[in-house]
Amino acid sequence: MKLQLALDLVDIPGAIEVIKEVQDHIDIVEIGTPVVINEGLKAVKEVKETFPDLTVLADLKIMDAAGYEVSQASEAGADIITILGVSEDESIRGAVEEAKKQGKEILVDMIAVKDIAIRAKELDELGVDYICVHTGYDLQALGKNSFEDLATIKSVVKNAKTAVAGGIKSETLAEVIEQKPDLVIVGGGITSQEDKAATARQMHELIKQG
Ligand SMILES: O=C(CO)[C@H](O)[C@H](O)COP(=O)(O)O
Repeated sequence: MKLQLALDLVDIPGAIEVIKEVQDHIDIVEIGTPVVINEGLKAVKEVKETFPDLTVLADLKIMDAAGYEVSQASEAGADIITILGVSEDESIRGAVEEAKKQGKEILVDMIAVKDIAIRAKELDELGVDYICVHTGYDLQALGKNSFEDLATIKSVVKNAKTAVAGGIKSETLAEVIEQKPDLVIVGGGITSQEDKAATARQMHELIKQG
């Protein structure tokens, strides 16, 4: 089980500053969608150049022109690139094909997918690397989480790694770990803390033990 830190509400210098604090306690750093929208793939490039040994995920949430988008993110230095599970199968195939060519991985974000079980099974057969259940900020605000959806994908996915994201905090981490996803994604649960390094270290320890 691995820990991914999601950076959403920072600019490039802000991202670099946070990563410096927590780099010893995370496995993957995510350049979040708002950062990519605000700063472009330059954010991915600068983070990868500054931390060449860290696995960098570009949360592009691709929906179309997937092969092209994956090639651009790969060129910028991303190791893992995200696509939306609601995308056409043709887009998923394009993303997987290009990622394989570049030696990168594809994480599918299941946000807004209505039938998680059916779509997860289809995506697994399309050869994606990770399938991630995700409660985005707009549904987190209504008190929702993805813990049941994680159980659903764990029961149908045979090949891909499983991941979970959306509002995970120190208090809810044990519940997540119990289900043994391959990847736990935490944003605000670390970045909103005064002592980010200590929080990341504690979470990482529990995840490594889990
Ligand atoms: O992809 C995202 C929002 O669309 C976030 O990166 C993801 O939800 C993790 O952040 P948090 O733990 O703060 O919810």
